[in-house]
Amino acid sequence: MYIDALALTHFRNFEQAKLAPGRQVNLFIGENGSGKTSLLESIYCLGSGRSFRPGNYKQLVQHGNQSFTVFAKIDNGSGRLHTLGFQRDISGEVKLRIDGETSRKFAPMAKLVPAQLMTPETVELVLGGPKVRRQFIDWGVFHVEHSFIEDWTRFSHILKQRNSLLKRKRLSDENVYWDEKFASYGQRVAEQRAAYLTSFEPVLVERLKHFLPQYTFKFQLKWGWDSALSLTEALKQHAEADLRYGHSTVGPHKAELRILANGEDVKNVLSRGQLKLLVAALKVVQGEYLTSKTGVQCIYLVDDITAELDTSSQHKFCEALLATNAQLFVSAINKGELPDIIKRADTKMFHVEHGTVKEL
Ligand SMILES: Nc1ncnc2c1ncn2[C@@H]1O[C@H](COP(=O)(O)OP(=O)(O)OP(=O)(O)O)[C@@H](O)[C@H]1O
Repeated sequence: MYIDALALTHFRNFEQAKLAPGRQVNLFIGENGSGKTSLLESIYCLGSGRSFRPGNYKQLVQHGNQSFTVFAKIDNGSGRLHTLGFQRDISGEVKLRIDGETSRKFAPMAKLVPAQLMTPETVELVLGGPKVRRQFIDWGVFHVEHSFIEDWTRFSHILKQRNSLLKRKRLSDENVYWDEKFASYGQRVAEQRAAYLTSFEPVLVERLKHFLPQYTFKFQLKWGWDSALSLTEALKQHAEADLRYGHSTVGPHKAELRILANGEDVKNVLSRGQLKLLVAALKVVQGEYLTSKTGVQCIYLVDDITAELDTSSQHKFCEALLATNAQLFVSAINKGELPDIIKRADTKMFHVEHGTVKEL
């Protein structure tokens, strides 16, 4: 998909901003604090409904205002045009419009804007806790099979209900009801993740040989319980522990994706720069895989390519990004710091300064 127009109102330090991105590389150039990351963040919001930065949604609203709006015109890649409007006010109320119609759910908008984000913090994908890696897998499953979001959302709701019952530390008929639901939706979530990884892993392992040829990678999905058992059986086995701890000790919310290089956890084998390259490669290849499965192109939002990557890694990463033919949004303090390969004849350059953005 491509974003052909983007307009922001009262978003971070932007009072009003409008731009018409190109369909290949778009560079946001500006000094610290000018608003480059905020532009990437506004696009990310369309695909995920939230920011990638810490803090809450209120901080997205420009100081002194009540709400922000992000508006975009997009082409889904096969010539179908859509208009998207995302508004959120400081009380948390969200208004979504797709093609002029109000949407109560966020998923229809997320489906239209598959965005892969790379920032200096994305290295948390390998250094952080299991939640980040579950999100990585879930992004892939959702964009290949949209119905996944229904099972995932139902499961998250059931998990909350079941945990609040377990907190009471006594059993009733209600527990039986929620256990059945938990087992049924939890099993579905886990199976969809496993099916995705079974098909994605060989592609990923093969592509990683190009990025980090000195290592052999392996990806292991732990389901969140002993996957030789059904979740119903696992719940029975852990019933006592669940009651004792007052929460669900097994289930897909405990899943973990282990990433191994030459048989060991990548964290213990790769240098920080290599981990950064690995994470960048994971994102690029996940986008390529999406396109190979569905024909849909994702967009890539890249904040600060140069952070901790050496020249050869930057080149490899940019080369791979460009080879996807996807629409790229890249931020940098100055043009000179970017690898030459990304400054092509069709690259669109935007100067960002004090909450304004101007095409150069
Ligand atoms: N809600 C808000 N209202 C007004 N200004 C804000 C708000 N939130 C953040 N800002 C300001 O917006 C500015 C732009 O921040 P942003 O992170 O987008 O800059 P940047 O160009 O990416 O900077 P850097 O190069 O340092 O990463 C900052 O000066 C920040 O203080």
